[in-house]
Amino acid sequence: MSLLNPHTPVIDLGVNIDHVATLRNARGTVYPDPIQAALLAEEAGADCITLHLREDRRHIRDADVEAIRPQLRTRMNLESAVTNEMIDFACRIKPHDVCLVPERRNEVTTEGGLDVARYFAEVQAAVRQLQRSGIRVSLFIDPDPTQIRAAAEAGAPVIEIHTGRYAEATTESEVRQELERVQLSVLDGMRQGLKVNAGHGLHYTNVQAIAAITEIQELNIGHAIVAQAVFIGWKNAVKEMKAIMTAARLGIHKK
Ligand SMILES: CC(=O)[C@@H](O)[C@H](O)COP(=O)(O)O
Ligand SMILES: NCC(=O)COP(=O)(O)O
Repeated sequence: MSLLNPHTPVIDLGVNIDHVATLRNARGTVYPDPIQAALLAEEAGADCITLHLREDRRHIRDADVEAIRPQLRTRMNLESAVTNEMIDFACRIKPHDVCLVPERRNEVTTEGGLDVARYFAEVQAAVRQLQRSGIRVSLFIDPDPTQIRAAAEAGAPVIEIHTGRYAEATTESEVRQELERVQLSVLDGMRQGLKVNAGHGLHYTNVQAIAAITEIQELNIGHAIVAQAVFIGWKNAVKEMKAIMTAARLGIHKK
């Protein structure tokens, strides 16, 4: 990545639009429109649009994914559970990337990473099926050496490190410890030849230390951007997040 070319992003931002759909679905209206959110996020500097078609369709719906796919100018990163229904859907839609994630109906949000080591055969079959459709596959995993090794063995070229525990850490030592786990995992993934992304629970005041890890290529961030948009507008919220990430990567310490 060259710092000489101002158009080359130093770290990519994938804007997750799930919770735009959450807001829409709360009232059964047609607004706010996730498609409009995706297109405006691209205009504001998003390098990719991430969306999670959950099995319970609590936010993004099939029709959203179908409508957004041909309109994107960047990349679509579709988050998907490892089920036949979802993998077949993804193979039909053909997003650029599919990120395989664990899913539990009763969870408020994705509580941990995919247990690739335990469900190795199912994950490997899903990776192969998606790859046959020309889709790049990412595995959303905890910062854990066992999972990283299993992800590489399953044939996925990309991993996304789940940063939820880092984001939820409350004491200084806990934050330091969780950050260290992420840092070590990123290096581990790199050594195994994987593209390493990260995300979950990142917001405007905790993203800096993660964005500063030079080997991370992309951060996927959603809930915090939707929340900030309430106060400063959607495009400004995307721009602000991207600026914070870029500054952190370049070592510029903002007051
Ligand atoms: C897998 C993941 O981390 C994203 O899908 C994101 O968290 C979206 O929000 P929900 O977990 O609330 O669906
Ligand atoms: N994969 C993580 C993601 O897409 C965004 O998670 P969050 O920022 O909504 O917690």
